[in-house]
Amino acid sequence: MDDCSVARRPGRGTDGPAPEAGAEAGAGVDRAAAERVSRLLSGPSGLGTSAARILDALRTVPPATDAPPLDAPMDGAPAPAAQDPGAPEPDAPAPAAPETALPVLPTLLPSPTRKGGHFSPGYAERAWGDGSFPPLYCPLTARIDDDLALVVNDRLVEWAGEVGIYADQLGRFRDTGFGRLAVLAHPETDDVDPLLLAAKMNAAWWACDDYYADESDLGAVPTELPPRLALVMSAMDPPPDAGRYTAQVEEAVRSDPVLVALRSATGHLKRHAGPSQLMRVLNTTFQMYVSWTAYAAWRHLGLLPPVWRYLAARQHDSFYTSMTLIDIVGGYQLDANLFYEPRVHRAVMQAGTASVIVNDLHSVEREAADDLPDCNVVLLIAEEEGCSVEEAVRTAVAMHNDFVRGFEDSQRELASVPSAELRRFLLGVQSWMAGCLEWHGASDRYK
Ligand SMILES: CC(C)=CCC/C(C)=C(/C)COP(=O)(O)OP(=O)(O)O
Repeated sequence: MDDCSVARRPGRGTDGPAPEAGAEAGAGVDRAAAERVSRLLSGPSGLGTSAARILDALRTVPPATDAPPLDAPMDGAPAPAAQDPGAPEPDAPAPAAPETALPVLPTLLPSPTRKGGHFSPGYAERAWGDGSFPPLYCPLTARIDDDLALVVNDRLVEWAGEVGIYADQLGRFRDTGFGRLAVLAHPETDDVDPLLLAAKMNAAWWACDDYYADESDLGAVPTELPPRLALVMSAMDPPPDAGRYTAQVEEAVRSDPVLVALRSATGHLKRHAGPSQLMRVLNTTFQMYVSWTAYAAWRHLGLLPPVWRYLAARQHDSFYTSMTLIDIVGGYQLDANLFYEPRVHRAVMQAGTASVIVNDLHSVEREAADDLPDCNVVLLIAEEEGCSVEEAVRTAVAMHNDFVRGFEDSQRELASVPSAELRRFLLGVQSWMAGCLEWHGASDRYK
């Protein structure tokens, strides 16, 4: 574990990522891509062939920075903030229409009271915290509907009472507002049931994190974490019947509110998700747990990991997990081969990492306060650089902004892929980042 000791190392650069090879290919590439897509879409048809053609297009179209706009205006709304890959470009030539017309998504101005739908209010530098730190470059929040949030949150608290999580602190749980997070992060729908699904899944993930990983007061013990997480997998994805041994597993699941919550939320998920969507959520959850075991080892041994090592773990323990719900909550399906296509995967990882840095920025005090302090990127940077927490916050903000700009570039690049579901999904990811920042700034959890 030598590499876990804190070693002084040069500061992270804050410049944006180097441009992709071929990124300057521009509009010519788009035209070529549109022609290719048109050809592909007019080829043979049949089950699975359209997803295969889209993947083929993805494989062969080089990245382009001037990809067609993600959305086109449908209601004559003026163009939103610059640099928004979701924004219409007034002078841009209309992209060549493929034989099969793709539905366009409206780009609308931000409206805090807007009802559910697909819209991009754009990206901006957003003040956060007490406003004394540099702003976070982040998408704007597409919908703030606190009446709907109240309905979802009330239903969530009722459910928490049934499954037994946070039993002696339901008031605090209510004020945390995971229901509000779901409504902010999923502006695609006003439908309470899928929003409640997102609220339950996130609350159950967080309960698992609080009870098993982070909060000593709630019984989190580093050495107990790995076997507990192994049981979570069986609660969410029951293995084939092993007779009386399975009966013992079921008894253990019933007796632990965290497991009951995860089992129940997964049951709700199964009502909305297709098989590949379900397994995407489950496998991402289990993948995230590998990082949790790393943190547990560091806590147990009293070691602080170097920043690079923490970040490498945190990038697999991020709101990427929450983002796996986007199409499920939205009521459509992003094909598994598109979800896992490397450039799409990287884009969602960029967004998940940015959002989880937002979490670390808001929870510095909370995490420093535990008897066994949790890893936090700000605290680790301060330790490693020997700098003040304020300086470390600035470094983390710069890192966040690089990830968001990286996502924005990826979103622009992927806009030329002929898949309405993909554009919709990436818009959902954009919305998730926005809602996440909005929520962290208001939730009682971080006060
Ligand atoms: C919602 C979800 C996937 C939660 C699991 C872990 C995660 C991505 C977190 C944000 C939890 O991280 P952390 O423990 O730092 O969060 P808090 O500061 O305790 O809210």
